[in-house]
Amino acid sequence: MVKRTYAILGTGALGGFYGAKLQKSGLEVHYLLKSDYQQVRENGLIIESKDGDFTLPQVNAYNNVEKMPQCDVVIVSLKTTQNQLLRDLLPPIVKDNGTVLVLQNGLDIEAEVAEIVSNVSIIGGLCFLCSNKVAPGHIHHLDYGQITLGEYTSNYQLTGITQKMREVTADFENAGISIELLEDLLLGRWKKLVWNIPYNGLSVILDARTDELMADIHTRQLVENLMWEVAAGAKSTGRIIPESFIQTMLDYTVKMKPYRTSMKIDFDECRPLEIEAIFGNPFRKAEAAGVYLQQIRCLYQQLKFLDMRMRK
Ligand SMILES: NC(=O)c1ccc[n+]([C@@H]2O[C@H](COP(=O)([O-])OP(=O)(O)OC[C@H]3O[C@@H](n4cnc5c(N)ncnc54)[C@H](OP(=O)(O)O)[C@@H]3O)[C@@H](O)[C@H]2O)c1
Ligand SMILES: CC(C)(CO)[C@@H](O)C(=O)[O-]
Repeated sequence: MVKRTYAILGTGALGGFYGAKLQKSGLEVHYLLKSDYQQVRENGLIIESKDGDFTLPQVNAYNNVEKMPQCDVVIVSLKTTQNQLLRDLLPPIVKDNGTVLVLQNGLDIEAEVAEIVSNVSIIGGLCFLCSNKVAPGHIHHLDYGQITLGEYTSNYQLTGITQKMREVTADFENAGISIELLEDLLLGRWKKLVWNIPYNGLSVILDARTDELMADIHTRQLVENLMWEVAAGAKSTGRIIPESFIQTMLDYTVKMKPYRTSMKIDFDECRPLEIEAIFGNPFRKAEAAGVYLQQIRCLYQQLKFLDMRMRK
C-alpha cells in the first residue's frame, strides 16, 4: 500500500506535535516553519509528552512552500490570525484530489478553505489537546490529544463517514492518536465552541485560569450562561446541543489540571488573538440566521479592545 504524505502548515504546539507523531509512525512529513526554521532544520523536533518524550533529529523543514513537494494531506495548523496567508500557502502544496485537514479552533474556516482550493476534500478536525511550544522546535504536550473529524461539504450539509475520513483516521490511529468520526462537522464545531468561547474569552478578560473560573460561583455562572448561548447559536443553524453536553463540559473542566488557555498565553505573550474565528464567525453566523448572541458579542467587543491595545 502506498503511504500518504503529509504537509504541516505551521509547525507549532499543535502542528509540531501531530506532525512528529505521524513521522514517528513511519510517514513522510514536510513541515513549514517561520521563525523556528533554522533551528528545526539543523536539530529537528523535540516532543516532551505526557505519553512519552521523543526527538526527531532530522525532519523535512521548509521556510517557503514553493520548495515543498505536493502532499496527499495538508494539515492547516497556523493560528487562525494567519489564515489570510492560506491563499498563497495552500494551492502549491496540496495534490489534486488530495485532502486539506483543518485542525484549527473556530467556525467556518473550512468554508474559507473551500474558496481557495478546488478538487480536494476538506476535513475539519476538533483537537482536544493541551500542547504548548516552549522553545523553537520544542513542543510540550501536557494533556489529551484526541481529534474529532468531519468532512466539509458546501454549507456544512451532512456527509456521513467518507473514504477520505477513514484514510486520515487510519494514519492518525497508527500514529497513536485517537480519532472520533463525525457525520455532522458543523455540530462538532459548535460543540467545541461550547468550551472555547467561555474559557478562552473569560481567561483573557478576567486574567484567570480554568480552575479559577470554575471555583468562583459568579464566573462559573458566567461560563455556563455563555455555554447556553453557544447552544442557541448552534440551534440557529439547525444543530441541537443537548443539555447533558453542557454539563459534561463543565465537569470536564473541573477535572482538568489548572489550565491557562491558549488565548490567554497568546495575550500574555502579546500575540494576536484568534477573535474572529472563535467569537466573530459564530455570532455573525447566528445573526445571519436571525439570532442575536448578546453575551458572545459582548466578549468579542472586549477582546477586540484588548487585542488592539496590546498591538499598540
Ligand atoms: N495548542 C493546542 O493545544 C491547541 C488545542 C486545540 C486547538 N488548537 C488550535 O490549533 C491552531 C494552532 O495553534 P497552536 O497552539 O499550534 O499555535 P502555535 O504554537 O502558535 O503554532 C502556529 C505555528 O505557525 C507558525 N507560523 C505562523 N506564520 C507562519 C508562516 N507564515 N509560515 C510558516 N509558519 C508560520 C508559527 O511560527 P512562529 O512562531 O515563527 O510565528 C507557529 O509555530 C489554533 O487555531 C489553535 O486554536 C491548539
Ligand atoms: C479544550 C482544550 C483546552 C482541551 O480539550 C483544547 O482543545 C483547546 O484549547 O481548544
